[in-house]
Amino acid sequence: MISKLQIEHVTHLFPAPEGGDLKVLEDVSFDVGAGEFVSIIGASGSGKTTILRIIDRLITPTEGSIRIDGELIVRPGGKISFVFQRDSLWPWRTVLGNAVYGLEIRKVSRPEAEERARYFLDLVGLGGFENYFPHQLSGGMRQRVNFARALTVDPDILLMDEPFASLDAQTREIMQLELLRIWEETGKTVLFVTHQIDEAVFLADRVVTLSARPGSFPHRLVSRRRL
Ligand SMILES: Nc1ncnc2c1ncn2[C@@H]1O[C@H](COP(=O)(O)OP(=O)(O)OP(=O)(O)O)[C@@H](O)[C@H]1O
Repeated sequence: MISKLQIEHVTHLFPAPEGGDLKVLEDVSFDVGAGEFVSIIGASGSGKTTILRIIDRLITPTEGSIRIDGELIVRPGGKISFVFQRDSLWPWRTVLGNAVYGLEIRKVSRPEAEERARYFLDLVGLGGFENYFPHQLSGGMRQRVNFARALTVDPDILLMDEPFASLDAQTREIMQLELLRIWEETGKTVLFVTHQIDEAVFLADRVVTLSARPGSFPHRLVSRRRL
């Protein structure tokens, strides 16, 4: 397996409100192969979101390092897109306006940005909804826009933090299947955080379990999905 992403001996402490430090992660190391779909499961508070934020360099770890394609990552952006637990769309922008955002900040010309955004909106099943505003969409549709926005910048790695947690069971199932279809079509490397073991096992090539805080990886539950 060629490593796309390497998490090496990551330990993280946050300052605790009552003083001192809270150790959230302890010596976490794992690799994710190119094109692999890996799920992370773990109890609430075990540091799942923190590890994604460290990988995206929204947080600098107290110790340890992150490599992509063997290169040390020291600042955010570049090859990674983050899909958050709750949709983070701007209410005053249309679906298309939201989907082009990542390209806008990368200074891609408007016509090219719109063309790419339309392509990914189609891919997530939202062709025809470009001019809708977020409040005119269902929760599942808003998460699709979120997902399209993450894909438009053509990331190598998608970090997904419980992206379907707020959806009802039926929409969640549909979105899981859509995610697998899109993953198979695009070949992205996916790191997917969830509370739910069944979701993790269904989606992923491999599932890693994070122990209760401080999160570490004592067990490695391996699931070989591919139905
Ligand atoms: N900015 C911060 N400052 C201080 N403590 C923080 C900060 N962010 C997270 N924490 C603490 O770190 C621990 C892990 O948080 P994190 O959000 O990574 O957990 P999680 O496994 O994603 O939880 P959940 O499944 O509930 O979303 C928690 O105890 C939380 O209170």
